[in-house]
Amino acid sequence: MSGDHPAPLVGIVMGSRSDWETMLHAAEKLQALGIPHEARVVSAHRTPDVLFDYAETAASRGLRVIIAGAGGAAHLPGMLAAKTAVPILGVPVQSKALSGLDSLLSIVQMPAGIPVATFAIGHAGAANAALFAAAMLATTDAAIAEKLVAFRKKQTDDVMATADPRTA
Ligand SMILES: Nc1c(C(=O)O)ncn1[C@@H]1O[C@H](COP(=O)(O)O)[C@@H](O)[C@H]1O
Repeated sequence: MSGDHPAPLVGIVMGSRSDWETMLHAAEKLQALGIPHEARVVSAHRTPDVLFDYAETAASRGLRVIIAGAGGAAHLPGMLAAKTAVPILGVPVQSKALSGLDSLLSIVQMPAGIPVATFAIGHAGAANAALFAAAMLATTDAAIAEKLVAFRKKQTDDVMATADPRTA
């Protein structure tokens, strides 16, 4: 975001444009909660210099958390974590060849010392990474905390309103 938009607190990055179909679920949640964010394609493999620059400038640009999605040999989240102390939330994108198990294992098995918080494969993981980012920000931001509580309440109300599976 730029211009009149507030500085982003959350960075959403992904290894390829093809990951957007998954990562938009993170963006949608942040949008719904009114959390300023940005979205970028950054690849450890295809644009390594851009990755280094993104990681090295993240904290000074005001990013408080980065959600990183990648598929297959998903090195992006781990390499970001190696280059910044901003918390990295990793989202394994569902790959065609191995259904995302490759992505999951590439992200989750970090060596001790360089943590990446790893979420579920695919859309649910992207959405939950955004909600987790919101929960992190909510520890120091009362307005975000309020929005998160309201989101959870609405979710509960929506489930309860349709709790009888026999109704249409
Ligand atoms: N895993 C990575 C990285 C990385 O980890 O840096 N860069 C691209 N990719 C992944 O390659 C897959 C296929 O990409 P294409 O669809 O562009 O061929 C994507 O899921 C992407 O995240």
